[in-house]
Amino acid sequence: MHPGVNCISFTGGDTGISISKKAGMIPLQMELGGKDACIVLEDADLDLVAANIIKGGFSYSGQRCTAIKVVLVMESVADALVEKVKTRVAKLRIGPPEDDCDITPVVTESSANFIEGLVMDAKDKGATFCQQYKREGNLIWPLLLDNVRPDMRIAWEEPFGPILPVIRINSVEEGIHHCNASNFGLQGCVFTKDINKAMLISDAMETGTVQINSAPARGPDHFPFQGLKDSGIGSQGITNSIDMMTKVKTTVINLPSPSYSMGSSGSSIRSRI
Ligand SMILES: NC(=O)C1=CN([C@@H]2O[C@H](COP(=O)(O)OP(=O)(O)OC[C@H]3O[C@@H](n4cnc5c(N)ncnc54)[C@H](OP(=O)(O)O)[C@@H]3O)[C@@H](O)[C@H]2O)C=CC1
Ligand SMILES: O=C(O)[C@H](O)COP(=O)(O)O
Repeated sequence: MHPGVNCISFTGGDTGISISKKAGMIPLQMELGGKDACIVLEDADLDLVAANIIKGGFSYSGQRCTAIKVVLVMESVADALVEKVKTRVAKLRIGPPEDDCDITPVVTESSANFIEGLVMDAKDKGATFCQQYKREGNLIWPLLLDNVRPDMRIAWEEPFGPILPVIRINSVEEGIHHCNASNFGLQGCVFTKDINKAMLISDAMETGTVQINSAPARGPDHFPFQGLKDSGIGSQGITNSIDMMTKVKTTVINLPSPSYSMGSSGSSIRSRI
């Protein structure tokens, strides 16, 4: 580490983990990857959920740390939700950013190849393709994968592209368990009309932030923004970032006569001596 470096604030993926391993005693602020879960309960407003899945899962072609990266939906409402999302996916415009399209090429060819690897793994293991998989160069068509199971890579890995897995759950506990079994812990969201249940689920989710009835998002800059586990170290936000980049220094002036820092015990120690 260069001796001039006295603090590192980094945003990115695995690079951040390798930097943190080399950083030694340098203070760190790491905002890294995510596998943000969207937990959907039976009483959720499914139109609201579908709209948020499109916004949360497919905006910037899924290339946001805070994108929804796995949907955990109660089996009893899964068919209805998947149909609603499918209808909205069909309306997304796919093409170059110059044409103001919704889904545009992902950032690099290696990223597109990585995403394709996740899709092929899901195909081999029996996921249901809600759309036909299509790719031209780095442009990947939006794809919803239903009936994803925990043995598929897409259940755990971050595609950083327009591919969204749906895992059907039979209990809220199953959803929380999947969320917490992830290496990541950036954000998550829960959809339900029961605010008490939502708060309990939020408390149980091991993520830096939980959005209730909306897609994950960083939020305004004065909000704290942090990830747990492999998603980060520390917290961003105006005051948090200033604090992180500030060193605390204490100077104590000791007066010739007994002072507070020596405490009343100071004089009693002397008198005992
Ligand atoms: N939590 C958060 O706030 C956010 C996290 N992310 C996460 O970022 C990832 C995607 O971004 P991606 O660009 O692929 O991430 P990377 O970790 O691959 O790269 C991030 C940045 O690090 C730079 N970099 C690469 N190697 C080194 C190195 N050895 N030393 C110093 N800098 C280096 C890269 O520069 P160069 O391009 O020149 O190689 C790039 O600018 C995803 O995991 C995503 O979730 C994304 C947005 C926000
Ligand atoms: O830019 C960032 O730091 C992250 O991608 C989160 O931002 P967003 O949730 O506003 O997209």
